[in-house]
Amino acid sequence: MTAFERCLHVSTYEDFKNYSYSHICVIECSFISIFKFLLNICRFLPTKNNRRMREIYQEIRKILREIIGKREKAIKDGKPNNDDLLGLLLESNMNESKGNAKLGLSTEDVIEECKLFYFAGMETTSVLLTWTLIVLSMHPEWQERAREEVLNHFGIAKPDFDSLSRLKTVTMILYEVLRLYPPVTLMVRRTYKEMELGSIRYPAGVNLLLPILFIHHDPEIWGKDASEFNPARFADGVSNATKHQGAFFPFGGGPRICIGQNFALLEAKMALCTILQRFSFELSPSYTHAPYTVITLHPQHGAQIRLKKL
Ligand code: HEM
Repeated sequence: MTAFERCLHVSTYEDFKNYSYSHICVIECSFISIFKFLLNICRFLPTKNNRRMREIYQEIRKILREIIGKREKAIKDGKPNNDDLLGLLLESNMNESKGNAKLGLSTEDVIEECKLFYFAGMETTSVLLTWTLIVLSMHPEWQERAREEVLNHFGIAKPDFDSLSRLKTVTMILYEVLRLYPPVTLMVRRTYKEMELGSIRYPAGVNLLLPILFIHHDPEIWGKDASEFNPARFADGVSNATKHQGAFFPFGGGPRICIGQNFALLEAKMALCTILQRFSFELSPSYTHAPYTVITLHPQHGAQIRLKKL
């Protein structure tokens, strides 16, 4: 999580602490609120949860506005910090707009970008890593194979970017985890004009639900062992894992495909390698396998894992 936040825009520990805490709170409150909305309870009533959500919403905007203000001042003072996403965004925006506020992104736009990247990128990657540790605890033979590969490549040294992309077994494992436990379980698309899909004609404005989780588990697509953990199915890459092209889409697809997919895989590989280099792990007897969805797919009762130093 810290790595992700550092790459995005949180430069100091204090910023990180306040921002991270507020974000988690607003996400939790949002979930409660979304479900209430679905149950036809109006989100705009002055309920305790709605009031708290609005407070946190304002708090996040205040924190972000301060971070952005500091960064803009630093750029104006000739001390830009462009080794993270926010720095790059602000610098390119200032160059584009050349002081004309009507051109480029407004501060509100930048705040929304920060929120989107944080929400889209933090939770998803964290649950991917969580499921990977759970599944590798359930399948010690794959854990051992992954460790062997990592130790062969890096020993106990820090993994480097180029070698991470050459890890075959680790990549197969992450794909298989993304197939069985996709952090985002469904996507929605809306027809913007009348169109034919397959043999069905849809008018404009129809919402189509793409159930990633169900498609990833469909035995007609993946074979009889569809619900089993078998990273070997990805041995020849994603396109050869099944003859149904497009059936593996944990990051969505088309023009709006996840912009952070490479970053997420890199981050997950880095974290997994670091753990495999130092620890072996197994499930604690208190672990109960219960995947459930609250926007992302979580282990309902947590992931109790016992780490043993190597
Ligand atoms: C395992 C990790 C991740 C998963 C499974 C995931 C999955 C997804 C999915 C399914 C979508 C919707 C794509 C579509 O509509 O076709 C999406 C969109 C998006 N993701 Fe990710 N994501 C992950 C990590 C990240 C990270 C690390 C970032 C940022 C660094 C990120 C940023 C975004 C953004 C900004 C969008 C919206 C793109 C748009 O609408 O144009 N994601 N992601």
